[in-house]
Order: sequence, then structure tokens, then C-alpha cells
Amino acid sequence: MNANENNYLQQDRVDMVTIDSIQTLLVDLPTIRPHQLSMTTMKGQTLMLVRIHCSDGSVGIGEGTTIGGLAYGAESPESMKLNIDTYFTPLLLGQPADQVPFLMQQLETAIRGNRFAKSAIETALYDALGQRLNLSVAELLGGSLRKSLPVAWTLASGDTAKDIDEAEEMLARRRHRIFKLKIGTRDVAKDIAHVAAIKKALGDRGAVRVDVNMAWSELEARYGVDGLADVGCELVEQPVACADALKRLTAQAKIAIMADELLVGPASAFELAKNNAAHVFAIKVEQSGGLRASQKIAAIAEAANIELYGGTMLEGAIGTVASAHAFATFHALQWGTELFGPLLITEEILATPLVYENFELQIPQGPGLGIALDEERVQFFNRAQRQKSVSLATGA
Ligand SMILES: O=C(O)C[C@H]1C=CC(=O)O1
Ligand SMILES: [Mn+2]
Repeated sequence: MNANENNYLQQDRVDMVTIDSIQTLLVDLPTIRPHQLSMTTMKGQTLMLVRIHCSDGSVGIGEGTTIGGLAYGAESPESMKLNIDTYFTPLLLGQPADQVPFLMQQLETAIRGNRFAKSAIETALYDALGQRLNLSVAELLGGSLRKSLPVAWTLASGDTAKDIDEAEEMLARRRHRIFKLKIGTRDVAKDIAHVAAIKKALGDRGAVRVDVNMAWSELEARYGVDGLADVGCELVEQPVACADALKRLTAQAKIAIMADELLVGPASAFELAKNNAAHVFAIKVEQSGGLRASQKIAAIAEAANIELYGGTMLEGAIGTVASAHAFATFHALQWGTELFGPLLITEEILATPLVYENFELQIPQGPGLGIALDEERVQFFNRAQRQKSVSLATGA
């Protein structure tokens, strides 16, 4: 830590709140059904939870979650836990807990990459700060423009008939009317037929979009995007891996092209915007490197006239609510959000469940994140506790 800056932040602060301790844990939770993406099929979700205890007694929580271990990105829940325990925590202990951007800058200087782990820490720091100041995380981030967010549902059972049934159920329950279909594992013509069947069944009652998760070549994508447009699909998310190919597709597509995997922080957003490489940005808070980083991406998009969508890493309730607070501050959110992660998980880990009604998620309004964990349930699914009970039972 730079000594001058440290002195500057600490001068005259006899009442300064400092970071006392940091705990991490892995929580393994089942999903309601297998979730098929082009790179992996998820059969459960692991949340890396972090708790930051401050000297005034406040405790902030944050979440680091990814998809399919290392299938989606370079960080796993296990790597986040190890890196926070070993490298982040010694840098943070004893530091001024209120100075969140300052602490994140220190971490940025000392630790390369690890965007998801940094996002979890930043969330926990803002949660604790919000409790101290009686302000929500959205208010700490500059102020909220909305109290609820439209939420899309992902149809990814791998079976067209099951997907249609699932969509019908979501419409009947007024939970979702925007559907994102995961495609890219079958050949392109079969995927188009799958999307066509679902759109035909739903008609105007449901919007249909697809996420290819980079599975197509540029040639497949040219054919695929045209075919999808013809069957009523309104948006294609990350059809190809390469930014140049995405730009060429964006230039000729009749429907919206959205960037996801290529958006890994403000610099990447600037590159994509400069090159007109997408019509829409799917902003994921963790993939962006945190709450404030996601706001910087939103600002770049706004300046470049690119539309916005609030993405998910299929986080549990904590990561989902953190994202909701960030998305609440975006000026425009033309394509809504997909903050449905907690609904894909069978278990409730909050003391008070989140409210999804009338196709929207209500953003918790209390101080900080505005949520509290059900500690008993969290401990029940805590991997370390489970391993302890197994070794006690087996005497290992
Ligand atoms: O967008 C992704 O690539 C990841 C994720 C979001 C929704 C979903 O089903 O998977
Ligand atoms: Mn995606």
C-alpha cells in the first residue's frame, strides 16, 4: 500500500472502521434440472461466499460464482476461495473499511486478473458500508433508477417439448415472458428448427432470444443468424468467439447481436464499442470485475449508443442481488435482465426469499444488499461442514 495515500485516508480518523477478519466458504446447491450450455451441462451450482467482518460489528457478504467449474472462465469457486484466503485477505486486514474504491485500487495493483473474486470482495465491502450508512448498495453506487427488473428465463433442458412446457408454465405463473434458448450443441439447422418450434408455440406471448456461447464459426453464424431472424428470434448472444467476426455479423444482421463472453471489463467494452462489434452488451457484474466496473461498461455503452442487458453467471441470491443493485443504476436497460439464478437452484439460503412477480424481480430495499442469509441452511450446504460430517461418520 502506498504510504502517503494510506496516511491521507487515515488522518484524523480515530473513529475509523477497519476490516477485522474475512471468511470464505463454498456452498454446493442442487439445480432444479440439468442446465445445458454449449460448453457444459450444469447439474448443480457452487457459490463461493465471502463475509467481511468490520471493527464496528458490521458484516458484509459477497458472492463469487461461475458456471461449470472452469468450463466458462478462468476462475473457479475453489480458486476464488484459495486466492482470497491466501492473497486478498492479508492485504485487506486492518484497512479502512469505508474506502471501497481505494481498497479495490490496492487489490487491482497487487493482484492480476481474478475479476470474479474481486467482485465478491467489492460486494461485501459495499454491503457492510451500506449497513453502516443506512443506504442501499444502489444508493452507494450513485442512486437507483428502478425498483424492479424484468427477468428472462433460460430454456436449456436440451429437449424442445420440455422447453415449451417450461415456457408455458412460466407464462402461466407470470414469472417470465422473455425466453433465452441455449443453442450451439446441435448442428445449426437443428438448432433453428428447435427455436422455430418454441417461437411458434409461444407466438406473441413470449419473446425468444438465443445464446450460442461462441459455438459457431463465422460461416455457421451467417447462416444461423439469418435463419433465426426468419423464425422470429429477436436477438443472438455471442454467436462466435472472435471480435472481428462478431463485428462483421453485427454489420449485416437483421436482428440484434449481443456481446457476452468478450466483455471482460471496461477496456474490452471500449474496444467492442469502438469497432461497432455488437448492438447490445450483456453486462455481467462478476465478469466485468465488480459493481463499479459494470457501471463503467454501462457508461461506455451509453456513449456509443449500444443497448444494455443485465446478464448473470447463474449466481445465487447474493450475487443476483448485487447485480440487481448495479443494474438499478443504469440509465437504460433496453433488453431487461436475466437475474433468475436463484430460481434455478432448489434451495433457499436467504432468511426472506427474493420476490419474483409480474415478470420482474423486486430489488431488496434495505441497507446494503438488503438481504440476510439463513445461516442454518448455509451451514447445511457448506462444503467444509459436509466433509467434516463425512469424516466423522467414517472415522477418516
Ligand atoms: O449467458 C451466459 O452465457 C451464461 C448464463 C446466463 C444464463 C444462462 O442460462 O447461462
Ligand atoms: Mn451468454
